[in-house]
Amino acid sequence: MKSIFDFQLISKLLSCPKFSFCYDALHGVAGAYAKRIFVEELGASESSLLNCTPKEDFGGGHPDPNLTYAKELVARMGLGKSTPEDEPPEFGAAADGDADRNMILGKRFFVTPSDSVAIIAANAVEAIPYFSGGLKGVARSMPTSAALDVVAENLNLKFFEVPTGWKFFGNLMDAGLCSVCGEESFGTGSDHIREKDGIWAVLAWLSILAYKNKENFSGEKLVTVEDIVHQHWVTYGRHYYTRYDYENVDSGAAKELMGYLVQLQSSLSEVNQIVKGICPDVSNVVHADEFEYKDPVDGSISKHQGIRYLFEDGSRLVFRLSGTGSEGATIRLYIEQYEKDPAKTGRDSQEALAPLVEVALKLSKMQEFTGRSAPTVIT
Ligand SMILES: O=P(O)(O)OC[C@H]1O[C@H](O)[C@H](O)[C@@H](O)[C@@H]1O
Repeated sequence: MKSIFDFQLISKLLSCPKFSFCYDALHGVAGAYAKRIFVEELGASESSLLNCTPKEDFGGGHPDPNLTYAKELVARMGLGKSTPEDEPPEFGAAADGDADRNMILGKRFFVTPSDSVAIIAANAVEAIPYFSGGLKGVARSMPTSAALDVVAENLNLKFFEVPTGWKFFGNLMDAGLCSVCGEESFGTGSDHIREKDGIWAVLAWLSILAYKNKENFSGEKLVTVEDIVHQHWVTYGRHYYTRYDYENVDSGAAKELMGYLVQLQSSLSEVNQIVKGICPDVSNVVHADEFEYKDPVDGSISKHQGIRYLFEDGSRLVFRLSGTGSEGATIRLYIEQYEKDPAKTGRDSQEALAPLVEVALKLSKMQEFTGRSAPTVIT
């Protein structure tokens, strides 16, 4: 890590009185690394660490770094239902049980994993010494938002869209085609190893914060996580994004829903008629398919990697069956809308996406097939 990041600059940030940090290892293995790296090497205070003693049962919690399960951190960052007693820290992060995934938060602010990888890629060359010679390429999984695509296009970087599953990134990194990659499922990584790395992602964000505040440590106000994300949206546009998970759905019903959506794809005019009937303001579906990937390294072909409906204005609906759900089937619905106008990038995400959500649920007949009127988890 010392050879990848500028530890001196990160230490300056961590010792700045205006900066505060909270890291939640959710009692997973990240705790051991957090103590050594954030506290002993970089000088963060011991009180920055939350749940950093690894426990065999994760202290009875579910070590998943998201807004639902990282409850203590979410509350401390001012994103919970009640207002915290103390002013929330400037920067917060969490890891999962084996520390390969991460969640990034600002004060009262959630950074989507899709935005996180795009922002790391956009700032990597300037803020992270390991990348100072340039990026070999960037990659995202198919359901991850297209925020990274816009960065790649603007910075003229090689770009890859791969199926869900880290092995596809591994192939690209082994072949020297990719430096930074990420997934909507909270995995982010680089080619320093061929896995996702939750500690690396936090150091990458600390590096960006330190770089942006380099000339500003003694200034009135530090550049915050929220400032960095808002500035990114102004430069590249914003991909409003949400994921609906329907867990433990009857497997037969889930298959039928997916079959129905594939069959519907044979007639775009019929799809558009249905879409306009649900919400006349939503733009036209211009392409619909099942995602298929030919690996550029070993030539292997992966079929049936998720059902996509692509809209004229860059919006997308993606339906996938989870490969990791434990009971019945888990249907994941990913909803995304691109907004280029800087004046419109600051809206509430669920509110901005409401028309598209309605289209997704009615078009797929979600309730009819699954019997569910609401998803189990919304991210
Ligand atoms: O299939 P899902 O439940 O959506 O899970 C998808 C995730 O599964 C594993 O954790 C893989 O390591 C990840 O790379 C992938 O994103």
